[in-house]
Amino acid sequence: MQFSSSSIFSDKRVENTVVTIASITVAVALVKTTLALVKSNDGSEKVPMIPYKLPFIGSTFKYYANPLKFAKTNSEKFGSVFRMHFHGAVTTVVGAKDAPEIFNNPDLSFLASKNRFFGGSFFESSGKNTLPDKTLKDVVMRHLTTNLNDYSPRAFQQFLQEIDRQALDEQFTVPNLLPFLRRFVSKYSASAFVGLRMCQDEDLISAFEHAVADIGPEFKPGPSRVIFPWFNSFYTKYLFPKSDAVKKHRALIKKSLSKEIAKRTSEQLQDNYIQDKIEDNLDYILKKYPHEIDDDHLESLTTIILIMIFVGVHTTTEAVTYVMYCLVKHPHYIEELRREQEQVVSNEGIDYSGSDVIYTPAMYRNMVKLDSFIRECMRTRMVGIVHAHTNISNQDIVLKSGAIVKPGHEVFINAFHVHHDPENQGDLENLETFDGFRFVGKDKLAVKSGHDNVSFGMGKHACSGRWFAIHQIKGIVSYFIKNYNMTPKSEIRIMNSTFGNYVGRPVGNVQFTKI
Ligand code: HEM
Repeated sequence: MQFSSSSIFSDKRVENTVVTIASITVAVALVKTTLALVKSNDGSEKVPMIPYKLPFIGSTFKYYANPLKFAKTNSEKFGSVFRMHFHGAVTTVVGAKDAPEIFNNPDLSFLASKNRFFGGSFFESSGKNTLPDKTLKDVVMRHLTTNLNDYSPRAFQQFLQEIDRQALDEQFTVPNLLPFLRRFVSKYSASAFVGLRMCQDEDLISAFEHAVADIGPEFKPGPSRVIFPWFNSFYTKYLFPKSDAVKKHRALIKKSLSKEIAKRTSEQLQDNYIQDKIEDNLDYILKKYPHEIDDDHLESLTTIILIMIFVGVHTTTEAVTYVMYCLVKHPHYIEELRREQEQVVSNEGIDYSGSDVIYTPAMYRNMVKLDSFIRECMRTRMVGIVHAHTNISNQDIVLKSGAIVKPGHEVFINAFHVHHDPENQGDLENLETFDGFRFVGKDKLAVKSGHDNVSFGMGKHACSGRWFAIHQIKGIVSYFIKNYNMTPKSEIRIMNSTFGNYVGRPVGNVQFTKI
């Protein structure tokens, strides 16, 4: 016998049962959330609390309506530490003076917060995990970052190959830089993550390019998931892993991996195979964590590649897009950056007028003005309340401000305050003005994380891919500076501390004209 959903729900008794269960679930959830709020609002601290009117919602919607305005107003009013009702709980937010204490406390975990919000099973398959949890950090820190002298120029060549493939016109207009640049970042990253042959595999590159955009709408939480953490846990545990977009991209990655690993296995049997040479991150993982290539291992490798796409491709695409929009918004920097580049390339004995310069890490190191420009972009972009850390211990953590973080509770970083507080930024002035070269000669490189720069996090868990990310940004931006004039063809709108009240990703039409 077959049931359709309409036939089931036409039965009044079943309908009543469903309504009753749903009502009980909502009631239990409301009680749980209220208890959590009462517990978290224990009044034992002397830390100021941002007033709010609506229970459950608290300040959450007000924050998302304009993160910069919210963070700025409340930093001015309350200073470095305050409490706010955010994401369904009363939570502590710390700014400049207090942020390092959060990053350096081993019981406050960034990853636990990420797992909690996105669900431990966010990317995982149903099979057994065959790789240690530290695999990703290990490959990025111990292999990719230490071999950037090889990886960076090789990845840049893949970028150039993609430029040739696209046969860009002498003059063209891009309505939105993000998808345009995402393709380049995908090829660039794939060459390091999975190697030169796999980065010619269109199916795989499509996953690198589109996985975040396709999965994003399902993974971006709606209001109910944000203000009811219990509903978010339920969603990420039971509903999200079954999403079509996750399944589609996992399947694409797994198929490409399976074909590639079979080819590599047969190549290893040939006489001229060099055993110790590591070709790419995938090769490093296969050699460092050997395992039979069964379904569980392929699924586990697929998970690692998918996470690399999220932590590496998506973040770098957003950052390079942001930097390019800042350049177009402040075109007077372009000529000076071009002059710097010409000097740096010529000093290496390379003809700058040659068509395709291959940038190397040594050249990137000497592009100090571009480095400063990128750091200023990252600084002014940090306007929100971000980087949640969960107390993973069984005891209250009493911060030096007196704020208490209870076990299982979160503390957030006020990134606006960290990057715009004059005391925290030392000798920098006019912090709400964009000053592209303000870091030149100051030992404040874009990759240098610290109390005054948390765009890559800070401390033991700071982003281990930041050197690769900055090389990518420098390479891609340098190419366009060398070869094109870039001008706005509509208003360029950027959410940052120096331009009004726009909220959202940077947008605007950009015209590229070949030099
Ligand atoms: C501009 C681009 C990027 C930004 C803004 C960024 C930002 C971040 C942030 C904020 C964290 C958390 C740090 C903390 O817990 O304190 C992080 C962690 C991490 N990132 Fe990045 N990231 C970028 C690019 C990359 C790339 C290209 C890779 C890989 C090649 C990568 C790999 C990682 C890894 C493995 C971690 C976890 C580190 C750990 O837990 O110890 N990231 N990143």
